[in-house]
Amino acid sequence: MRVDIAVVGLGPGGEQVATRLAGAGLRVAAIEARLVGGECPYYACVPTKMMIRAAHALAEARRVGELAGTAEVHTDWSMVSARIRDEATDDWDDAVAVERLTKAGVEFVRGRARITGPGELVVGDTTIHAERGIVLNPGTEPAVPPIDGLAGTPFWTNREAVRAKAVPGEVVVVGGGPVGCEFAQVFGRFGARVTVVQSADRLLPRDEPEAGELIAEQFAAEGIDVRVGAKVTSVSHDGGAFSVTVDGDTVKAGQLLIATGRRTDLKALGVGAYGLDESAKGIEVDRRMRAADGLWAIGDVTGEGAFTHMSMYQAGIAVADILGEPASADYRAVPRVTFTDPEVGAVGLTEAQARERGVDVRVGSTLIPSSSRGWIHKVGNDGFIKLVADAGRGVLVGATSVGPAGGEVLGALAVAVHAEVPVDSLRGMIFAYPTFHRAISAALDDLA
Ligand SMILES: Cc1cc2nc3c(=O)[nH]c(=O)nc-3n(C[C@H](O)[C@H](O)[C@H](O)COP(=O)(O)OP(=O)(O)OC[C@H]3O[C@@H](n4cnc5c(N)ncnc54)[C@H](O)[C@@H]3O)c2cc1C
Ligand SMILES: NC(=O)c1ccc[n+]([C@@H]2O[C@H](COP(=O)([O-])OP(=O)(O)OC[C@H]3O[C@@H](n4cnc5c(N)ncnc54)[C@H](O)[C@@H]3O)[C@@H](O)[C@H]2O)c1
Repeated sequence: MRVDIAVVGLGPGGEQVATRLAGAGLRVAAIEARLVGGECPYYACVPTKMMIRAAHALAEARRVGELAGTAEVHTDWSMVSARIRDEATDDWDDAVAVERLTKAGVEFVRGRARITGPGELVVGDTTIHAERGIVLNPGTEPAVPPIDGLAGTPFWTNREAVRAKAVPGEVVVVGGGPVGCEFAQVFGRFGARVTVVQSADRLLPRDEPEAGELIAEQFAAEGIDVRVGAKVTSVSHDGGAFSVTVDGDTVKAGQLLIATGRRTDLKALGVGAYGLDESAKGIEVDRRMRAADGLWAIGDVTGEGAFTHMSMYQAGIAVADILGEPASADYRAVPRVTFTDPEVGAVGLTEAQARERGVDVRVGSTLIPSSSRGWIHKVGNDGFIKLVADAGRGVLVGATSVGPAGGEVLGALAVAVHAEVPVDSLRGMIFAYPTFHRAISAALDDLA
C-alpha cells in the first residue's frame, strides 16, 4: 500500500490527524490494533466519568440529611455498567468510529504496526509505504509493577475496572495518582471497603501538596483507608480473594486494582528504524511534534501530559506542520482536572515547579468554605484556590482550584495563565456573587 501519511495508533489525536489530512486531500492510512478512538472513550475518560457522575450523585443524596430532610440511598451498579456498555462504548465496539474514518476518505487497517524502515511499516502481511512520513499516536498501556506473586493473578487495571459488572466488597487500589484516586472514590461510594496504597508520600503527587492532603482527608472521612509512603511487598490469590501484604500488614480483598502509571513499548513499535532510543519512556518531539525527519509523535507518548485535550492539541500542531503551515506547541498553560469530589483542577506550574525554575514566586490562597458560596453550600464544600505568580512579570504562572466545581472554576484561571493577564487587571475584575469562582478574588487579595 502506498500513501502520503501513515498514522499509527488512533487515540483521540491520531483519529483527528487521519481525518483532517484526508480532508486536505492527502492519501492517508490509519492503523489501529485495538479500538478506534483509543483509551479515552472505551477504557478511560468517558466510562470513568460516567462512574464518577453516578458515585457523586450518591454522595449528594447522602448529604440531604444535613440540608433538606431525609433520603434513603440504595446503590445499583448495574445502572452504571449498563450505561458504560450501551451509551459510552457500544459494548466495546468501534464500528461507528471506523465508518466515520473511512467515510472521511481514510484507508483503515486493523492490526499492530511495526516500523521497518523510514517511511515503511508492516501490519500483519501488509507493507505500507508512507511517502511523506509517519505520525505516531500509540498512547500507553497500564504499567504493572514487579510485585512478588502479582503476575498470573486476576488483578484489574483500568481496562477491567471499567467493565466491572459488580462492585467488589473490598478493593485494594495500588497507586494514588488520578486513576487510583478516581476509582477509589467511585468504588467506596458504591459501598466497597477501599484501601489505597500509594508509594509516594502523598496522593496526587503531581499537584500542589495541599491538594493531595485534602483528598486524603476527604477519603478518610468517607472511610477509605489511605496508606501513603507505603509499599505492597507481595500478592497472592486463592481463587476467591486476594491477600495483599502492605508493609508487613496483610489486607484481604475481593479485587486488586493496579493504577501505578503507564508505559509504551517503543521496541515493539520499531522506532529504532529512525535512530530513536527504544528503551526510552517516551518519544521526544520538538515544538512541531517532529521526532525525526518524516516522523511525528503526539499524545501520551510525548510525555507532555497524558490528557485527551493534549493529544488533540498536539494533533492540530502535527497536521499544520505536515500541511506546511506554521505551528508551535506552547505548554505554559496546560490544564488538568482529577474528577474526585472535590475536583482537583490545576493549570501551569505548581509553586515548587516555579521555584525550581527560578521564578520570583508569590503565592496567594483562600479556602472555599470561607467564601460566601462555600459557606452557603455547606456540606461538601471543601476546597481551596491557590495562585502562583511571577512577581517580576506581574502575571500568574500557575493555579490550583479544588472544590465542588474545581474543574469549572479552573477555566478562568487557565485564561489568566494562558493569556498572561496582568495580576493588576485580574484584581480589577468583577466576580459574580455568590459564585465559587468569586473566591479567586480573595486568593488575589492574599497574593503577597
Ligand atoms: C482511567 C483513566 C482515566 C482517564 N481520564 C482522563 C480524563 O478524564 N481526561 C483526560 O484528559 N485524560 C484522561 N485520561 C488520559 C487519556 O485517556 C489519554 O491521555 C488519552 O486517551 C490520549 O491518549 P493518546 O492519544 O496518547 O492515545 P490512546 O488513547 O492511548 O490511544 C492509542 C491507540 O494506539 C493503539 N496502538 C498502539 N500501538 C499501536 C501499534 N503499534 N499499531 C497500531 N495501533 C497501536 C492502541 O491500541 C490505542 O488504541 C485517563 C486515563 C486513564 C487510564
Ligand atoms: N482526570 C484526568 O485527566 C485523568 C484521570 C486519570 C488519568 N489521567 C492521566 O493518566 C495518566 C496515568 O494516571 P495514573 O494515576 O495511572 O498514573 P500516575 O503516574 O499519575 O500515578 C501513579 C501513582 O502510582 C504510584 N505508584 C507507582 N508505583 C507504585 C507501587 N509499586 N506501589 C504503590 N504506588 C505506586 C506513584 O507514586 C504515582 O503517584 C496520568 O498521567 C494522568 O494524567 C488523567
